[in-house]
Formats: sequence, C-alpha cells, structure tokens
Amino acid sequence: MTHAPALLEVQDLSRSFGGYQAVSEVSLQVQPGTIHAVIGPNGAGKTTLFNIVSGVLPPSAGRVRLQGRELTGLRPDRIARLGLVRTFQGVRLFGAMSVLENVQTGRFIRTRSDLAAMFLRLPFRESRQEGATRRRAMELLDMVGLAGQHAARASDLALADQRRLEIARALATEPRLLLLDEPVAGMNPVEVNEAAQLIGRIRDSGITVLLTEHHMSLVMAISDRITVLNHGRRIAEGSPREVREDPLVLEAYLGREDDEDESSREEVLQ
Ligand SMILES: Nc1ncnc2c1ncn2[C@@H]1O[C@H](COP(=O)(O)OP(=O)(O)OP(=O)(O)O)[C@@H](O)[C@H]1O
Repeated sequence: MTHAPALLEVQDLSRSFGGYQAVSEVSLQVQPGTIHAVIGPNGAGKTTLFNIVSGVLPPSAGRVRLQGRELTGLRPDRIARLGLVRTFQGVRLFGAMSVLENVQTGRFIRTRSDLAAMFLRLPFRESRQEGATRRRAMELLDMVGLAGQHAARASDLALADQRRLEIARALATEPRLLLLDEPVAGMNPVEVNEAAQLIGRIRDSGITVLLTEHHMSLVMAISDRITVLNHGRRIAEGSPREVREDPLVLEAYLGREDDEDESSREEVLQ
C-alpha cells in the first residue's frame, strides 16, 4: 500500500526537564485526512509531545515538519498561520466575550487589525472582510452545535459547550491539522458521543486530527491510527485493532499496579 506524503512528520523528538526524560526519540507520521491518536498511561509524555509540536515548548532534540515545512522552534502563532492549531486540556476561552466573538478571534489570526479592534472594543466598520468572518464564524458554530448560543457569554457555557467552542475557534484559523488535547475529559457519555461525531465530521471536512485522550472507547471507535507512548518512548503504532492486541500496550496499561485509573485499564482490554 502506498501512502500519501505525511502531513505531519515528527522525527526523533526528545525533551528533558532537568535530568528527567519526558519524551525520548519519538517519531511519528500523521497521514492527511486521518484521525490519529496518541495514547499512553499518565505521565507517558503525550502533553509534552503536543506542547512541542504546537510550539509551546522547544524540543531538546529532533524536528517537526508540516507538509515538509520546518516548524521546530517556531512560536505557536506562527505555527497556527502555517496550518497547525491546537486546543488545551484546560479550556482557554475569552470568558467575557460572546461565543461568536471567541470564534472570530480565531479567524483574526490572519487579520490582526480587526483583532485589535475587537479586543479594544473599538467601533470598527463592518467591512466586507468582517462580514465574511462573521458568516464563517456562524457556520462553524452551526457545525459544532452552538449557533443558537452565539450571543451568550463564553464563561456562561457548560463545560462540554466550552470545549465545542474551543474547537470552533481553532477551526476558524483554517487549519490543515487540528490537535485536540483530551477533548472529552469531564464529559458525560452523551456528550462524548456527540464529540465523537463532531471529530468525525471535522475529519470528513478535510481537516486532519491528531488527538490525545484517556477515553479508550472513544479512541478505539474514531481513530484511523494510534501511536502509544510509555515513559516517553513510542512503544507501538497501528490500527485500533493492532494496538489493542499489542502485548506491549497491554503491559503498559496493566503492568502498573499503582495505576488508579481502573477504567482505562479495563477499557483497553475491550
Ligand atoms: N514542565 C515540566 N517540568 C518537569 N517535569 C515535567 C514538566 N512537564 C512534564 N513533566 C514530566 O514529564 C512527564 C510526562 O508528562 P506529560 O504531561 O507529557 O505526560 P502525559 O502523558 O500528558 O500525562 P497525562 O496523561 O497525565 O496528562 C511526567 O513525568 C511529568 O511529570
């Protein structure tokens, strides 16, 4: 089987904190048009990997490329303009702004003067560009199921809706690759199901998704490919079925007697 060139290439990435090696020589390739998950027990290095890929942290060694373009060492806003954007485990919205305005801030990474006007609440003309931005923002709110709440304050939304809004704002930057950091943490089963459908729709709209998540049944249900980390190292990669049956993966989850996360240990066996 021949693969299209990878959209994201992570090559021999390492990161240490003091003497502690949080990520060790991790390589992975994300194919365009896929949902690719990075999983692993607590402390495996998933967030550190995401922080490096999105420019929040520099690596100690290794490189990151998007469509062959070097991202290593670039700042997050520059990386976002090149087409890679992320959400965070803890939701980071502009709480005092409306739902619609939050999505518009994502769009404005390409038009900074409008962004400044909005932050300063300057009366800015409804230019043709601004009108288009607003329409696109409403389309994205519709896609994530929040169009009816566009005028609400972001901080008044329930957690699941805040996560949806964060995704809409990220999509407003028109990414090629969307990184989702634990997108369903704290959600109930109905919300998880809705989030799974949304992530599928995002992939089907042509945006590649790289996500990390502890919710194993979600990961197994929606991922095209899964990379497994343990103690900072890549221990497995493959389809959900291959990963689920990999003895090294089972050992990584089962072999930790001190692991309090019973649910993920049981779920990985499903
Ligand atoms: N800024 C930091 N300073 C020191 N150690 C850190 C720092 N960030 C992460 N670590 C350590 O690196 C290791 C990997 O952490 P990381 O948060 O990347 O794991 P994770 O797989 O995302 O875990 P979780 O699933 O619990 O979020 C952990 O042992 C963590 O304590």
